[in-house]
Amino acid sequence: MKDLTEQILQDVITTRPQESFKGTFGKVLLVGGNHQFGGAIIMAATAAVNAGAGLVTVACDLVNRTALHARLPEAMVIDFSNQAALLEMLNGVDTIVVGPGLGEEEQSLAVLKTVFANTKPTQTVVIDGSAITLMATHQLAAPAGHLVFTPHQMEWQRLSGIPIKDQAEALNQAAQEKLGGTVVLKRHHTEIYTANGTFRLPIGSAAQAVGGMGDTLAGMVGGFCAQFKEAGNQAVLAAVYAHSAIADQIAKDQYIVLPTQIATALPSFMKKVEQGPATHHIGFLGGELRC
Ligand SMILES: NC(=O)C1=CN([C@@H]2O[C@H](COP(=O)(O)OP(=O)(O)OC[C@H]3O[C@@H](n4cnc5c(N)ncnc54)[C@H](O)[C@@H]3O)[C@@H](O)[C@H]2O)[C@@H](O)CC1
Ligand SMILES: Nc1ncnc2c1ncn2[C@@H]1O[C@H](COP(=O)(O)OP(=O)(O)O)[C@@H](O)[C@H]1O
Ligand SMILES: [Mg+2]
Repeated sequence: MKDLTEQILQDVITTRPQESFKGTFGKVLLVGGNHQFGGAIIMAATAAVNAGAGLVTVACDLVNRTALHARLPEAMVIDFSNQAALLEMLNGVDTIVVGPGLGEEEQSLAVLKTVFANTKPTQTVVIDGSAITLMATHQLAAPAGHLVFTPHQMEWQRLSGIPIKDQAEALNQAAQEKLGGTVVLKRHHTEIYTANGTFRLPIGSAAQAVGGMGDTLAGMVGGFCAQFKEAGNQAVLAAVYAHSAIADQIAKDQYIVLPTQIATALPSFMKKVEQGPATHHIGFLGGELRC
């Protein structure tokens, strides 16, 4: 298992081409946020927008629409129960993030089945939270696409069948190969299982043990995959690294880190990475972040 380093940020977060428009940086659809867990999809969508996705749409329970728009007017909203609208959106985006706050009710399952039946091999599909649990409980086949699973240890136990205490590298790697996607196994020192090797996140802390931290990561992964398409899996690794690098910086002054603070800090963090090794030298991870 190889430790990730700051270098992954430099490799992935490059200067934007000036000859561009919002479409250049990817369209993301986030599906989740039932009547109970609206906050989860709001956090994920905020992270996707702040990570630089060109155009972001949320498919959720419409009870969350006003709250979402009040927090994030950059995002568009559709009703996740409106089959026609959901199909149209699924057809038109580059990246789909499904699961944050989706819930495990009948309606949640119906929405997930629609998503899984209508993704395309060219799309990136980030499968998080309730979507992983539903997939495991209802034995749903994986959808088409470049798949990125982002389970915490219990979700990974449900999906892979490997009890938390037995989640070691060899077993996890075998389960990842069977699943066929990238697996971001979230824990203290998150592990990322890919077709091209296994990586360990050497940073991050218990200050991140706050509800919504994983929802924020899922949105960041979606945003990075949409924007840095050519980077492929490297974009996933960079999102995982940036998420905890920002958290570590905030945790210097705070006992806990709010997930929303990570999203707020993202644009200035990414600018510092873009400015490169000079800033890097004096420690861009130690510099000031706006959050
Ligand atoms: N503000 C919101 O709307 C929030 C909504 N959330 C959503 O709530 C849904 C359920 O997700 P949860 O993860 O809360 O519930 P889950 O039931 O999927 O997982 C929590 C259970 O797993 C156990 N567990 C064992 N190891 C764990 C680990 N390393 N990390 C986390 N749990 C571990 C816990 O003890 C607990 O029993 C998801 O859709 C999620 O996106 C949560 O993200 C919390 C915040
Ligand atoms: N003790 C810890 N050390 C480092 N990272 C942690 C710790 N606790 C939680 N995290 C991180 O916080 C996130 C939690 O994800 P998840 O459980 O899915 O949260 P939620 O579903 O509430 O948004 C993961 O990225 C995980 O690595
Ligand atoms: Mg989660």
